[in-house]
Amino acid sequence: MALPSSVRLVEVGPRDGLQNEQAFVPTHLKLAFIKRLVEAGCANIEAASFVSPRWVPQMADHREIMQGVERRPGVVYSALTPNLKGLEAAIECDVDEVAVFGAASEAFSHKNINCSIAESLERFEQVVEHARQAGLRVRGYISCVLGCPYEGEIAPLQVARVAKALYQMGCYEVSLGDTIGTGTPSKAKHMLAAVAAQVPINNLAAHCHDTYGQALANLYAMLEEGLSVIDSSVAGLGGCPYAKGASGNVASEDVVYMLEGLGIESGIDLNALARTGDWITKVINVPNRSRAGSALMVAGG
Ligand SMILES: CC(C)(COP(=O)([O-])OP(=O)([O-])OC[C@H]1O[C@@H](n2cnc3c(N)ncnc32)[C@H](O)[C@@H]1OP(=O)([O-])[O-])[C@@H](O)C(=O)NCCC(=O)NCCSC(=O)C[C@@](C)(O)CC(=O)[O-]
Repeated sequence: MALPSSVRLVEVGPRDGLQNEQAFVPTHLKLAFIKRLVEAGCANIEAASFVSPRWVPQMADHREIMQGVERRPGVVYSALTPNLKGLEAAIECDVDEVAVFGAASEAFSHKNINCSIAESLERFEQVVEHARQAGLRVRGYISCVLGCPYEGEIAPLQVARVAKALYQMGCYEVSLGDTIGTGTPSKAKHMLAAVAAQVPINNLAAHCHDTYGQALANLYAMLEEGLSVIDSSVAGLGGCPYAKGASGNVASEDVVYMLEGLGIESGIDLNALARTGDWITKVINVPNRSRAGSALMVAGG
């Protein structure tokens, strides 16, 4: 299949990128981070997570973030909402879009959201219904689509079953998470084919972590299959608190660099993105895991 002419990037740095940081990142820095991402051209920003602060302390300032973020027309500021409590709080804070997050692995589902896959889907149905009544679009995430830290291999048909359930309940897009980055290109293609047999490919997104250095290769393989929405995190920030050893998301700068080389539009200013990655990693004192971003800064930013 021909590669897409444009790709929509969902920048998950402020949420997935920061959620695992042990030292609390002050709210004003999170807000400045989001502003810089928008100035670099990011039009879909996952800004916060309305989860329990006991489970993910870094996201405890979700209300301050969603209420404090400087809105720019045309930019979608979204948040994770695992249940009705999270959804109601997010609506009060004028969120643009929400996301529910499940898993293709029973063990991961229990560790991450404290319930089985079936229970999570029942819970999400209520969230989706209420969100849609409030006029909000809902995204659905599936973790562990290419491997689980507790169960190992995950069958593509199991991923497809969960994706179909999320799509049928009204999620407009299902994001397929390689949570621990164990996927390889042929596995990614097989998994995507199984899912795309149940959910139109235009309603799917890829969310790759780069733990084994396979993320760009996996994304390229999925672009070849017609996928055109990619989640990424500037500077490769991130990791899931409930997936030990999982490193960051694929770096947004690396994705944009690859897309530019392929002649695929993303609407992002790569140099501005690289400067944002450089800035956030310096202010929170973590390594910049973007190869392209680091190279661009050496070359003069
Ligand atoms: C889902 C729950 C809440 C269930 O947690 P639970 O303990 O089963 O929930 P509960 O209903 O029994 O409530 C327990 C306490 O949490 C509170 N609570 C309950 N809900 C909320 C809420 N929404 N916001 C704030 N507080 C909440 C509730 O009020 C209560 O407080 P208490 O009375 O004990 O003081 C919990 O497991 C949780 O918060 N999990 C979040 C885990 C998480 O955020 N993981 C990271 C995001 S997923 C991810 O990173 C993967 C992804 C998406 O990026 C894709 C990939 O890479 O794979």
